Amino acid sequence: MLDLHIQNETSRLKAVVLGTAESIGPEPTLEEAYDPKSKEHILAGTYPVEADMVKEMDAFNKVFEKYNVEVYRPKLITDYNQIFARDIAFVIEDLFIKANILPEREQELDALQYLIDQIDPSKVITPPEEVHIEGGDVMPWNDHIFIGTYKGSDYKNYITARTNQYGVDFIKELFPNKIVKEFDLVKSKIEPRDNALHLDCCFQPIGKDKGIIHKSGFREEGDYMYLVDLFGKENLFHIDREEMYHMYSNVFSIDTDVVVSERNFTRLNNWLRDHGMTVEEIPYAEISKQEGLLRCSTMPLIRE
Ligand SMILES: NC(=O)NCCC[C@H](N)C(=O)O
Repeated sequence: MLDLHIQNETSRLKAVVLGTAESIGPEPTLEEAYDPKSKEHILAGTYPVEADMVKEMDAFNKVFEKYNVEVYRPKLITDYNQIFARDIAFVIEDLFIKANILPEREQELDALQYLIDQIDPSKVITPPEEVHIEGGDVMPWNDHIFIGTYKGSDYKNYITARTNQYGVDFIKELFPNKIVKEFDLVKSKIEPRDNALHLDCCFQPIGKDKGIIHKSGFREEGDYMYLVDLFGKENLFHIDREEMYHMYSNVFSIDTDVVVSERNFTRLNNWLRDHGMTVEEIPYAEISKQEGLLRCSTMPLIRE
């Protein structure tokens, strides 16, 4: 039996699912792509190739090996994108909660059935159909659970809006003792610089009391201010529009003082080191072209 345990985003990681770029299949057409950054690269002729992305994920895996983290990989589905393990399910406390993901990505969860079979079935939760929720929008943070959503009445027109109010309410009911705080995120189907695809594309906690944040990722200033009040302005590393586009907020914590980051994120990596953290720098710029980065590629199962 696999005993899951996740209370927050940064405690020492023991076991994780890491997605895979193997057998990713042919480059999607513009119509098949489901995020604006992938579309941008398809149009520019710079969409990433499998071999480069496999290398980047191998580098990530090596960091996990270095820190003795147990790594699970999805079973390969032929010609299918399985990089972003984060979104297909998520763990809070000892529960494995299946996401209700974009139909285009539905098969990704089948590849983890071998892992789900190792979890006590009473701990595996399947939300009802009206619930839309993806793991990139969900962040347990001790007494809080942060959730990214989109509250616009045009929700159904946005393929980039992945978590709805039913999703937020579902988590509130499942965890009545937690403070569930939802954040209304900016969405664009055509401009990745104005699209917070998931909460982890514009915010993520780091260390014990810090965070990375892009103010304009939030539709409501009050939501941004909630985080400023909770963390303290001096503890938040503010990123600009271009840095959000490069996905600076999507690094990944192995511990409160160990962060895996992209090697070109110089301004962020220096700030992390200045705050006493070890930064494991790896190349991840090719995967970034699909509007996801390090946090998006992982699904933590056990943290201390
Ligand atoms: N948590 C995340 O932000 N995941 C990235 C998912 C990117 C993928 N291209 C998608 O649109 O679903």
